[in-house]
Amino acid sequence: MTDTANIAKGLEGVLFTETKLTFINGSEGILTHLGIPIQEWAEKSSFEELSLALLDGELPTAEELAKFDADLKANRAVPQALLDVIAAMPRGIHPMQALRTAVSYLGLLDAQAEDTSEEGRRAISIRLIAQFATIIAAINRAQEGQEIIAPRMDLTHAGNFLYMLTGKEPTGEQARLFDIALVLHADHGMNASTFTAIATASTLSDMYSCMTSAIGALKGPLHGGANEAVMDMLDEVGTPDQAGAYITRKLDNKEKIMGVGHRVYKYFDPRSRVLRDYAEHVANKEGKSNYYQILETIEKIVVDRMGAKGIYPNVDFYSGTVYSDLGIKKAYFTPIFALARISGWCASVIEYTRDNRLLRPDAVYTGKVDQQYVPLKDRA
Ligand SMILES: CC(=O)SCCNC(=O)CCNC(=O)[C@H](O)C(C)(C)COP(=O)(O)OP(=O)(O)OC[C@H]1O[C@@H](n2cnc3c(N)ncnc32)[C@H](O)[C@@H]1OP(=O)(O)O
Ligand SMILES: O=C([O-])CC(=O)C(=O)O
Repeated sequence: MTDTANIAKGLEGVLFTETKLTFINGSEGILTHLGIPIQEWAEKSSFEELSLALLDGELPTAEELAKFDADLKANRAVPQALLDVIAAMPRGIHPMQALRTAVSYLGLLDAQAEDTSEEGRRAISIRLIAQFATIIAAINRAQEGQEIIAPRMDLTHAGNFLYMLTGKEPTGEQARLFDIALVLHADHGMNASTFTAIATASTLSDMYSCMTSAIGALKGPLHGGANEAVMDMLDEVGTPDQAGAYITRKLDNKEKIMGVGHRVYKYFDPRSRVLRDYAEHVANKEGKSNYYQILETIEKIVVDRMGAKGIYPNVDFYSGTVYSDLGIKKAYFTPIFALARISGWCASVIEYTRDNRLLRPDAVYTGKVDQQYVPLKDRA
């Protein structure tokens, strides 16, 4: 007899570890890191500071932050051998495929890659946080047939990334807006990609294997890939006057709307509120873009019709319009998610492996029993 009644499909609500990093209250739309609300991190902090706070589990002193910032800068450049691989990648691939391969290859070039001590994992984390920016920008340049741009040491992590991506130094406002987007995406509890990183780490595998696994998990449209899928949806809608009919038709047909719904949030994802405010700020300053107007209409209809079911905009709903206003192409939205989430992945792996236990859930067997092996020649 098999008992399928107790299966937690999708591991929903299953508790498998403790964490001191991130807390989420899904019914009220609350998110905190180290007990501090995400809105405060976004308003008062920086990606560099949040990354260090996550790695160390506490707010850094000014001296610790200055050292971390200097370490990140010192690690911005990647080996030429990796840039050669990026330049030789086939054109037209998705940048998430390229990122997955590049991070795996970077592991081959790191003599300390197999160091799974806590100090080793932390040192690799600093390199990875710094180098994800250089790698993603290099992929973009190579795929566009443009020269790869070397990092600058006088810019923030966010500002330097935009510079390496576009070749132009961003304005202070652009760099700060992008920094806020990175802060908002840096960590989010036991989401699918962090869980994947931890599952790999739980076998005592190395950081590059953990991060390569996590990139693969983030890529899918039910997770990090949704920000690009939202943009596909906006392009499909076309003009704001089409938005109402488009979304009503989708909901009537019980089709999924990208960028809404969440496993944990049954109310507004607080990150989507911060991003909406920035998207609105840009819209008011520079005139409402089609994208922003379409999202406004979709949000209203989804909340009216699906709010009672707990379906609200998630972080991926507005992020793409913000990136698009910064001149970034939609294929790079999910790599940008990875650029931010690398901090949460690394911090979570370090936290979990301090008291490691192999992750190995179970399944209820519902297949045949008492069968005999039939030789190939006797099979129908
Ligand atoms: C950074 C992130 O990863 S945030 C999430 C990004 N992903 C997306 O935006 C993709 C769109 N959203 C989804 O696919 C889902 O909401 C998920 C995968 C994120 C979470 O889904 P789950 O927790 O597994 O919820 P589940 O799929 O069981 O849905 C529950 C109900 O809500 C409905 N629902 C959930 N999401 C949506 C949606 N996006 N559009 C329409 N209906 C939805 C389901 O159809 C289901 O309805 P039913 O009870 O009538 O069958
Ligand atoms: O927590 C989740 O399941 C998905 C999410 O919002 C994130 O990873 O940022």
